[in-house]
Order: sequence, then C-alpha cells, then structure tokens
Amino acid sequence: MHVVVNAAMSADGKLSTRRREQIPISGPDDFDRVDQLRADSDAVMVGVGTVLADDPSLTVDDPDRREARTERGDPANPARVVADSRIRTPPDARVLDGSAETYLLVSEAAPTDFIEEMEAAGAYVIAAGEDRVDLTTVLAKLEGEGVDQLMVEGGGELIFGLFEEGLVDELSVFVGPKILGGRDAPTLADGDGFVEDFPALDLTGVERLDDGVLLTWSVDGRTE
Ligand SMILES: NC(=O)C1=CN([C@@H]2O[C@H](COP(=O)(O)OP(=O)(O)OC[C@H]3O[C@@H](n4cnc5c(N)ncnc54)[C@H](OP(=O)(O)O)[C@@H]3O)[C@@H](O)[C@H]2O)C=CC1
Ligand SMILES: Nc1nc(O)c(N)c(N[C@@H]2O[C@H](COP(=O)(O)O)[C@@H](O)[C@H]2O)n1
Repeated sequence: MHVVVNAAMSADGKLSTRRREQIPISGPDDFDRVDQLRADSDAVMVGVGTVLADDPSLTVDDPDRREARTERGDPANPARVVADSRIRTPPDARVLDGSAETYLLVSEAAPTDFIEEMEAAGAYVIAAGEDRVDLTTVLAKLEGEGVDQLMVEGGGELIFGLFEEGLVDELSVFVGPKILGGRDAPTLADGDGFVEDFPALDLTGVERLDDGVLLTWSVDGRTE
C-alpha cells in the first residue's frame, strides 16, 4: 500500500484554529489538486477528530473525475476511512451518507451496540488494537480489501500516529498565506511528539500555488 498524507497549513504551521473550526487555507488551485489526488486514490482517511470538527464528505467534487473513475471500473468516489477507536462518529455524519463505501476503523474497546448502529448506517467496521486503533494492522486489512493507494487528509493526531508507526510514504503540504496562531491549535503532526528518531523526509517538490507554496516529500522510513 502507498500512503500519501496531504494537508494544508497556515504560514505558522496550524491546520485550523484553536476552536478546531474548519478554515479554508488552500486556494482554488490547491483544492483542485486535492480533488485530483482524491480521484487518484482508492480510499481517503481521516481521524474521528476531523469528522467531529468538519463533518467532511471526502468525495470527489469534479463530475468528470468521478466519470473517469467509473470508466476505469472503480466506484465514482474512493472509499472513506475513519479511525475511531470507540465510535464517536455520529450516525448522521456525511461520511455515512452512502455516496461512497465507508470503513470505520475501531478498537476492541468499541461498544458492540455502537458497532451494530454503524453497520446499520452502512459502514464496514474493522477492529484492531486494544484501546486505540492499531494502525499497522488496519492498514494491512484495508490493503487486503483492495486499497493500494491511501490518501490521508488529517488531522494532526492521526498524521502523527501514522508517522509513529512508519506508515507514511509521501507527504504533501500546502502552506497558505494566513497566520492562525494558538498554542492549542492543531498542527500537522500532534500526538505525543517525537523526542528522538525523527522521521527523515526527502524533499521532492517546491511549487508556487495560489498565494502559497506546495511542498512535497518522500518518506523512506529513515530516522534522524
Ligand atoms: N487543514 C487541513 O488540511 C486539515 C485540517 N484539519 C483540522 O484538524 C482538526 C482535527 O484534528 P485532530 O483533532 O488532530 O483529529 P484527527 O482527525 O487526527 O483525529 C484524531 C482522533 O483519531 C482517533 N484515532 C484512532 N486511532 C488513532 C491512532 N492510532 N492514532 C491517532 N489517532 C487515532 C483518536 O480518537 P479516539 O481515541 O477516540 O479513536 C484521535 O483523537 C480539525 O480542526 C480540522 O479542521 C483536519 C484535516 C485536514
Ligand atoms: N486541502 C485542504 N485545504 C484546506 O484549506 C482545508 N481546510 C482542508 N481540510 C480538509 O478537507 C476536508 C473537507 O472535505 P470535504 O470538502 O468536506 O470533502 C476537511 O475535513 C479536512 O480534512 N484541506
């Protein structure tokens, strides 16, 4: 499986405000690039924090891109994947609206009645990990379901978790022309943070886009 993390951050490195409200950081060209990246992926993943904050749809906006997917035999939209250890995803969340297949990745601590409720809402539930989703195991299971290219859209807790497990192959970050500030505002990689063995990145691209910069890196598992 190839895992691409994509996010937009302010010039001061924040994904959103301290209120965790969704903020447009990307401009039109970057949103269009993100739409193409979704269209090129088998699945798009977020953490439950992003579902609760943004209620995202995670679908492909451009109808031509959806048509191109169906013409090559894929579903119109990539699958949606939510890491949600104890099932905090509301049953009326957009990721459960039926416009794409949705995988809910849960831990063994997820209440059985919640699992049944999510399955009734159309989600395909995969469990691994005692208290928290075991990302290595669930990504291997997703690969078994045919997910070869996984796009991760955030947020910072999930992105850190994936780096911690050495699961990221590529990182693209749009740095936009805004200062959000806030010591508690989410950043690209939150979690507990590294104090040693920092994942090493190889810069593969620097591109001016909208009024910001798109930075891309490959990740080969080395640490520094
Ligand atoms: N600018 C951008 O590109 C983006 C911005 N955002 C912003 O980010 C914010 C949300 O980010 P954040 O709060 O960090 O939430 P995340 O989307 O990263 O979700 C974090 C939650 O995922 C669950 N999770 C399950 N398993 C794991 C695991 N192994 N490792 C890490 N997390 C796991 C945890 O909840 P539990 O323990 O209950 O399972 C955790 O609290 C919002 O403000 C949103 O607007 C989000 C995406 C992109
Ligand atoms: N690429 C990008 N740029 C921004 O400026 C953003 N705020 C985000 N946010 C992400 O996009 C999701 C919304 O998706 P839908 O449009 O609802 O499908 C949101 O949840 C963040 O993951 N991304």
